[in-house]
Amino acid sequence: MTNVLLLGAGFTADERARLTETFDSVSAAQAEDVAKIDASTRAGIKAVAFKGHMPLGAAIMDQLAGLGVIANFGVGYDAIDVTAASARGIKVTNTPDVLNDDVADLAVAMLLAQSRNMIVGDARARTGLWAKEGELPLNRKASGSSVGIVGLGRIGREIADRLAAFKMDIHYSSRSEKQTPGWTYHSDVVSLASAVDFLVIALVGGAETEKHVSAEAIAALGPRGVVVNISRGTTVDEAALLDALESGAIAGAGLDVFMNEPNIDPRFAALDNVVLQPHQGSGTVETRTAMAVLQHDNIAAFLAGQDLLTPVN
Ligand SMILES: O=CC(=O)O
Repeated sequence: MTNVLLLGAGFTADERARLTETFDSVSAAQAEDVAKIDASTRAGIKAVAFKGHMPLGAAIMDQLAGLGVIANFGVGYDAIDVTAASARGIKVTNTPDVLNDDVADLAVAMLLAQSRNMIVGDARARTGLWAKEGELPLNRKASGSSVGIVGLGRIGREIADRLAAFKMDIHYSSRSEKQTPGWTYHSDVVSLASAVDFLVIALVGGAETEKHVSAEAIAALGPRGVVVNISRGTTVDEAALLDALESGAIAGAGLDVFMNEPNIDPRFAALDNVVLQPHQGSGTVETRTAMAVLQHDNIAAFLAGQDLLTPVN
């Protein structure tokens, strides 16, 4: 009997096959497609394999009377209304840890690309501008500078460890001070931003962290400042960030996440002081495979009545 719903348009063929080869499943690309599944099939669904960032709230849960688990593909589960799930006795799982290295790698890559002006440099080498205009204007030294990590969770920690190897002076803000000798704790993000040149955002998403990196924090970063965001577009005041990038109030940004993905604000494309990525922090073959396995295994554990591997609630 069909008992798993694949919800979301973004599953790759391999990810889909991993689920459909084990489970008797049905698919819905969009939220509104759930209602189109016939009622008796819907009543049998015990698990949702979810991939994407569409809101998954009470309205969908209430169409699936037998639902017991939502297994999210991704560490961030801000799209899922966990409170509504808990109130209905529905478990939520995510895919933590397996993606920490890749997301941290991309944060460092964007920081370096931005400080060394690599996007503009690439265009100069590629287009013949090098022969016409000569060398690139001198750019910024990254090694040995100061960095502020906003959110020293699992991913923030990986980023800080990498940047420490670049001889950077590590500052961070977090809910609480950590045991990290030599690193400087700031209890608020404005103080953190005013102490550093690079500000790397590694927060969880959701209402609690909305616009945590405020207009005031961006202003405090100053004209040498670079923002790197690999968390969620919601964690930064995006309008204030765009204003600061356009006016030169900060030097630049490296961004993997935005408001309104994938239709991002066109003002970003007009800037030459940013490196932009299409939310691909965990997007390697190795890590996406590990995430797919973890999502699959959480569902298998639930259906077998075993403990979930990576529960959220
Ligand atoms: O954004 C990606 C994730 O939350 O895993």
